[in-house]
Amino acid sequence: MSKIPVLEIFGPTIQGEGMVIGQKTMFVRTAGCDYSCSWCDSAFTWDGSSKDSIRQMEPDEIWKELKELGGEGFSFVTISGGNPALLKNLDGFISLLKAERIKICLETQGSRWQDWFYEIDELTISPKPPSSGMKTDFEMLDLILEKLQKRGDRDKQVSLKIVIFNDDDYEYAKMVYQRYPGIPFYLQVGNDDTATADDQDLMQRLLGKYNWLIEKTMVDHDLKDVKVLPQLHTYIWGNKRGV
Ligand SMILES: C[S@@+](CC[C@H](N)C(=O)[O-])C[C@H]1O[C@@H](n2cnc3c(N)ncnc32)[C@H](O)[C@@H]1O
Ligand SMILES: Nc1nc2[nH]cc(C(=O)O)c2c(=O)[nH]1
Ligand code: SF4
Ligand SMILES: [Mg+2]
Repeated sequence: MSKIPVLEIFGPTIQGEGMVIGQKTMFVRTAGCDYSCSWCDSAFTWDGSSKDSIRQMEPDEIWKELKELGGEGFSFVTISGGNPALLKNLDGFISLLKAERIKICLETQGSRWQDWFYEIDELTISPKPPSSGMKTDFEMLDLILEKLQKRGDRDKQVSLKIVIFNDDDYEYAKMVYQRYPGIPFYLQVGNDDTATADDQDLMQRLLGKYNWLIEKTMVDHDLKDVKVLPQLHTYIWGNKRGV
């Protein structure tokens, strides 16, 4: 028995962030995080507020639910959290997805290594800038990126994605960019109001922040090979959960 703590299974929807933005995908969100970012838009995975909704599930139970929701209509599954990299036993679920010929995306912050990282098709590592209140373990991040770069599997991608709320975050992102040359690099607009239900107001604010981040990056000669992205799903569904 190798049960996984699951908080949400949803989709199909679009991947709203990062290197495969727009990709049709199912989502599996695991419970638990070793961080507690001040602005976490998924704090319910670790702050105890949804602990009664956590389900301990076997890989085949998760797969069954994905098929019930998505039928034959998907080929991508994104695993997020919380921090799915806390779960050593996620390897069983990953093997199942591979056997079903599903491409696997995974979101993690780069604080833990798991050997099953080698099996992930699109691995997004999202180190946390100062505004999060977290401190990056650069030794761990070095180790993770070194291992992944050494594997040399051209079918598998890894990228860095940094959420930006202010100038300090931007400087942090530059430092990370310079430390890991050659890794596809993304800047993402930070959502500083993850509670509002006023989608129109949120979209206006986020567009303003996107504009700010674009203008800043475009005149910056240090950040050359970089992609600047919004969280696309927030433009469509605001702060709604399970989309
Ligand atoms: C909820 S986290 C889960 C995966 C993992 N714990 C991580 O942080 O990478 C998924 C992505 O959402 C981003 N994120 C969380 N809160 C956000 C916010 N308020 N605005 C923009 N992005 C946010 C994180 O930086 C991460 O890239
Ligand atoms: N549509 C959609 N795209 C996403 N990309 C990353 C997400 C996450 O919470 O990890 C996320 C999410 O929650 N929904
Ligand atoms: S690392 Fe990810 S899930 Fe954990 S608190 Fe930060 S944004 Fe939220
Ligand atoms: Mg999210």
